[in-house]
Amino acid sequence: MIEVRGLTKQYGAVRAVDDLTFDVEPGKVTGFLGPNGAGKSTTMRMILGLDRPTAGRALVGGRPFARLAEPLHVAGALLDAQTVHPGRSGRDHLRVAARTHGIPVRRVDEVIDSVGLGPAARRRVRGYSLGMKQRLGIATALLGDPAVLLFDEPMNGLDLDGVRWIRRLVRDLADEGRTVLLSSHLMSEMEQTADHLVIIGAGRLIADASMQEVVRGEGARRQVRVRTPSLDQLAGALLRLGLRVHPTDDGDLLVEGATAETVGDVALEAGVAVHRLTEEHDSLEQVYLDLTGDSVQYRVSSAPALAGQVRR
Ligand SMILES: Nc1ncnc2c1ncn2[C@@H]1O[C@H](COP(=O)(O)OP(=O)(O)OP(=O)(O)O)[C@@H](O)[C@H]1O
Repeated sequence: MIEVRGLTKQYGAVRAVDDLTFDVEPGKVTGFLGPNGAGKSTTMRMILGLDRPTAGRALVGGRPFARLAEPLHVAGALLDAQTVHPGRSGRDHLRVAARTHGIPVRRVDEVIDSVGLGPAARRRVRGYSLGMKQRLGIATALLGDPAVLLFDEPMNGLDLDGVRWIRRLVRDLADEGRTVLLSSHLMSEMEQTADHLVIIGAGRLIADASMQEVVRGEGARRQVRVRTPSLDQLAGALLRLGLRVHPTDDGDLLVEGATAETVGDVALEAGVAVHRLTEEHDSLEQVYLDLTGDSVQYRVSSAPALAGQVRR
């Protein structure tokens, strides 16, 4: 579990993180989203004790990370895959990390296997692709078998196979009961992977809610697509109920803000045949753009009681 309370970071005139409060719970993949410069990396660095907060605190497993006796056993992180010594092999990098943290060296070969680094592990990091460096960074994070994992843009530089591998990995880690905080700019990936979302903008909390609540919750736009041979008749019946309808180029009717149930019932009452009836929701990408767009009036939620809400 990660607990963030009133976390704030001021860099000169820039307030990079502004009174953030949220929890990252075990057994879930929590997506951490925000536009460039929103403060995600700064928040992760403060959680890991790499930056000192100007105010507030972050606890990992109930304690500040910097005060943990065996930090790699509690939390593992991939922040910047480029920071590995280029002259060492991946395997040596992991062996050094294992030795300095009291982790048995046999664990090194286990994590090499689990991230699929295989024979490349014996080559110098200098020759690694970005994707291989990402795998090595993830191997380092997993080394201490920690209950908490933070991954900052782990899909960067990975090919489709790599992206699918990360998706499975974070799912498995969460299913094992671990706490997983994952930042990514790939909205479609996030939509498939995360169970919960923490969205920030300009250092402030915009949403702290389940994926369902964000994309399908109150305030989310939804519409029903209906196909009928009696389009005018159904449109008329829906309009009489005060619903907004739009015909599409391919001959369907879009009904705004309605459920499939309502549209089906209206069609039945009007004696109109229905050949297709589908509820459509905004994609995470659309919701995210709405939430973080310049026009959005950011409203700050610092009280834990407001968790589970999406501020639109
Ligand atoms: N060491 C620093 N000194 C001064 N300003 C900093 C420092 N680190 C970050 N900032 C500023 O703090 C703000 C938040 O940056 P941060 O890197 O945390 O955002 P981010 O959400 O991770 O962005 P990105 O998605 O681009 O990685 C930005 O305005 C950035 O310029």
